[in-house]
Order: sequence, then C-alpha cells, then structure tokens
Amino acid sequence: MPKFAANLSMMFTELPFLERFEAAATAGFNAVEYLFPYDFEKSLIADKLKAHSLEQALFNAHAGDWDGGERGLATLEGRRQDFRDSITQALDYARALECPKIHIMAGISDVTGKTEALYVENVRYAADLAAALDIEVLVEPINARDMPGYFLGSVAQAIDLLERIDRPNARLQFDYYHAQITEGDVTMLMRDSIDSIGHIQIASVPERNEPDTGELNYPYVLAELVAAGYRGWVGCEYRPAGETTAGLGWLAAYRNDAK
Ligand SMILES: O=C(O)C(=O)[C@@H](O)CO
Ligand SMILES: [Mg+2]
Repeated sequence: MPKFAANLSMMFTELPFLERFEAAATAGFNAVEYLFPYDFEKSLIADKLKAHSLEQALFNAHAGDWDGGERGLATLEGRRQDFRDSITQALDYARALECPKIHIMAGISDVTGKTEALYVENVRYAADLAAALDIEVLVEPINARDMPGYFLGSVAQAIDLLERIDRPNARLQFDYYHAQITEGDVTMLMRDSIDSIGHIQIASVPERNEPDTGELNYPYVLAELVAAGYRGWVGCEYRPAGETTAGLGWLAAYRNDAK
C-alpha cells in the first residue's frame, strides 16, 4: 500500500506552520513535505520532526522572488549565482532535516536551446553537490493553467532533459494532478516513466482537493503505482475542500487496506 506524506504548504493551513507538524502526526501521517522551510531555523524544524516522529520527505530549493512571480531560478539568465546559493542553502537544510530529496524549480522561461543548456548545466551542478550527501534532486512538470510560462510542461520534456543532465540522482517528480491536466493517460505515463520517478504527488483534478473527489480514480491509480514498483512517499499536495482533518476520510480506506 502507498505511504502518504502530508504537504504542509497546502494541508493544515488552519494552523501556523510550525503547529502543522503535530497536526499531521496526529492525523496519522509519518512524513511531511512543503514548499520552503527557509523562514524558520533548521534546528526548530528538526525538533518538530523529531518530537512528532516524522520524516521529512521533500522540500523545494529557494525559487526566487515568489511573491513577485518567480517560480524557480534554474533557467534564468543572469541568476547563476542566485541559483547556486539556493542549492547550498537547500542542501544545508536537507542535511539538518535528514531530507533525501530536493525539488528544483525551473522558472518561467521560454523553451529555447539557450534556456535548455542553462537548465542542464544548473541541475547537473545541483545533482553533483547533492550526490556527495546522498540526496536526489527532482524536476517536476507543472501544468500551464496553474503556472503559465513555466519552463517544464510535460513528462516527456522532463525525461528528455534528465537524459541530457545524465546524473543518477537527478529524477522526476511525478505529480498526477499536473500530469492529468496536461497529458492525461496517467497510468501509462507513470508506467513509461517509472524508472525515472523519484517522488510522487497527488490531488484531485480539476479542483486540487482531496484525492477521493474529481476525475481521477486514485484507488486504481495508486494500486498501479505500487504494482509498478514505487515504494517512496506519496505527497498529498492538495488544498482541502474544508477543514483538513474533516477531509481525511480517504486516508482511512488505505489504513483499513493494510490490516
Ligand atoms: O505545485 C506543485 O505541484 C509543486 O510540487 C510545487 O513544488 C511547486 O509549485
Ligand atoms: Mg507538485
């Protein structure tokens, strides 16, 4: 059965960030992920993980001026040093939080030969630093409705670029929500890319709510994922339709499964 990580950027937002760890553990999660930890001392977050017996599954490298519309640095001309600083910072946090995976956002950029070459160079740089710490760097295709102009749009594009990056610890973050919106046929897509997948995320489509609503049949989708050999965390990157805990009925079904 799949094992689920609570995404604390979207779930339990009724609470201040540092209180979401306890709420996730109380709700039955054994791991968490979120966008960014950098507003908080890493020791403070490490204490929360330890106090609530949680694993840190994933977080993102700093992605530039988020409020100003930036969505990653890896394809941005003239930001090489900012990108490198973001990787140093992310790996510093990853080591403190014992986090095995970092998501590197590509940025809002046209796909040109030049941006592709910069992206390959930057992700390779990050992968080489991360490899020394036994950490994976992940790249995620994101749908253009939610993030217009985002450089990485499809799984095929991501896999092509990962082949060019050519580092064993550079892998695909496969988010079923984005994949369904952009490409559909998600189970075939997952099977075809399973050897590249380093992390999974889920949400309903099109609302990005709990996975027991919407057009994707997650009991089937996740059974196929497990059958294909995936054993990592499945990040619950969804916005609860109401109060987070009230919407967790879907999780109980997987717990019953395991008995
Ligand atoms: O939006 C998503 O999907 C993510 O996984 C984030 O890390 C980037 O927005
Ligand atoms: Mg995602």
